[in-house]
Amino acid sequence: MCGIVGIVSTSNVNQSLYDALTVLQHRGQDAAGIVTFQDERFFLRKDNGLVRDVFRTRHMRRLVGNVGIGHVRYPTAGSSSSSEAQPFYVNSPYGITLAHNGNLTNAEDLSNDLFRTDLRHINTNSDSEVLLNVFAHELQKLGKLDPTKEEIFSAVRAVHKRCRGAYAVIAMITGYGIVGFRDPNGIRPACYGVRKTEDGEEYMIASESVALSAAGFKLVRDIAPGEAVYIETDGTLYAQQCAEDPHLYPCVFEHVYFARPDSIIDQVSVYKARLRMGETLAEKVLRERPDHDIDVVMPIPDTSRTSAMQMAHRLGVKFREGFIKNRYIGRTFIMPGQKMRKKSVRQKLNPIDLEFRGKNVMLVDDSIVRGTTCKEIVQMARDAGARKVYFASAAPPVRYPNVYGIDMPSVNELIAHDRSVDEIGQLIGADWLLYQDLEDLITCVSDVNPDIEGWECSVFTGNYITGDVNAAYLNKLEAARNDENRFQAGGGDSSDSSDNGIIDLYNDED
Ligand SMILES: O=P(O)(O)OC[C@H]1O[C@H](OP(=O)(O)OP(=O)(O)O)[C@H](O)[C@@H]1O
Ligand SMILES: NC(=O)CC[C@H](N)C(=O)O
Ligand SMILES: [Mg+2]
Repeated sequence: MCGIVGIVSTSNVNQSLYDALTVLQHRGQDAAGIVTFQDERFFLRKDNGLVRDVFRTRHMRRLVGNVGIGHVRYPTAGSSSSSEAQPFYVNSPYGITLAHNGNLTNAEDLSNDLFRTDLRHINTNSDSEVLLNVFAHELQKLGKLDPTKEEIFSAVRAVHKRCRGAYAVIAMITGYGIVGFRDPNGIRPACYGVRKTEDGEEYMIASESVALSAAGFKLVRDIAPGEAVYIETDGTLYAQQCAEDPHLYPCVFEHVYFARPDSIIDQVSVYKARLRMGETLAEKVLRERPDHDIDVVMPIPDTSRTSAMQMAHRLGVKFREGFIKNRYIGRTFIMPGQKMRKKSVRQKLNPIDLEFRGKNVMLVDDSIVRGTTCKEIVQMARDAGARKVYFASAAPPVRYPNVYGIDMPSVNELIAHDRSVDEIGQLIGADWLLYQDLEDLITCVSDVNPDIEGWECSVFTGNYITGDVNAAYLNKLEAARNDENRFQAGGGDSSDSSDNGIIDLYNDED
């Protein structure tokens, strides 16, 4: 799940982009990039690493200009090489750069078409480079020296016709402005906001509303599925629906795990959704074991805090912080490679023994995916002296791969795949394992926005709403991206493949 941002400002935009990326860091820890333009030239800095490590003062000084876009990356295609960090650049037409959150499900076909029919060369395995070239080709076809808003919207219309899968995109066209758009199902989030200054109005497009509010922008609204919002360099904004048959099916996993709780996505407050998830979990406890013997409810920090708190409240039992999170370790689920993820759980979470001794503890996590976290945590709770260790997941069992921008490519890596809840409970060593029901999860995020027709829930159901995901595609994805093959291919992990980028087209430089 990457984070994207674009700003049209009345003064230098570099610091606001940097700040926004820092606020979106939870969406991608692998690489970060910013591109700005001034006097018809782009200025780009991108590399592997966290925002604070990628941009030094010397880079920031050179990122000049009032318009720019930025990206934090969590790869779902290609490798973790710095050459696949975003934004991507293409020189023709006009000079376009692009930042993408999501995943195209027909990237391979598109890549072939781009080469054979459109005579374009793709230099990486990133689906985002493909997306940029489709957009560029469609704009070029119109053959205009000065593109108008109609031409830009028409190119987005053509992107919707050719691309399948999930994409929230911000592209910057040299000398003209930035355009943000969402796929026709609105799977990945994007919104925009305005900031009033003495010199005029400034606009920001971003993955999550928290990036806007943190920088003093007021949320105007979400970009609708299929819609494009084009902001010219002078701050004039145009919006147009560019899809023939748009429907809003946002990704429910944003509310479970990805988004920050202080964001509002498609009018739904992530925080409120997580509170409700805690409540429905508590109700399930009361349904299944009305005479339960839970002494204390504990979150597995960070994301499950909100749900665990509300679950304890609803059950009327103590809420305690039994695990303390090392604030210098990032999110473990979005780390590349199982070895690194496993090691990080222990580095990240440490128990306070006295909260466990002799107690029946209910540990709450937002989700169980590979089971890396819960296996370690249950053992840690036992070692700390817990009498019984119960475990609750605020999401239903994750049984199917994700193809829309979450890196869960391989069914065999999912602990719940082909296993019953009892089997999973035994595997993680819990005395009782409880999962949220899917209907309850849907209730937690519904009733706010009538435009939401349904939710993208494929990791729980195996139903892929774009209708183009078949067994052959999933097998290919699994073969290319399961942990083992990815690392054998040599391009998978930014932590151990620091050489990958330096002979690519994009050469890293300090
Ligand atoms: O079953 P697993 O494969 O371990 O994945 C699920 C865990 O990973 C995530 O935590 P993460 O550390 O990424 O982020 P957080 O600090 O926001 O909870 C999520 O919140 C679960 O704790
Ligand atoms: N998580 C994402 O949104 C990834 C974007 C894109 N598919 C990449 O791998 O860079
Ligand atoms: Mg977690």
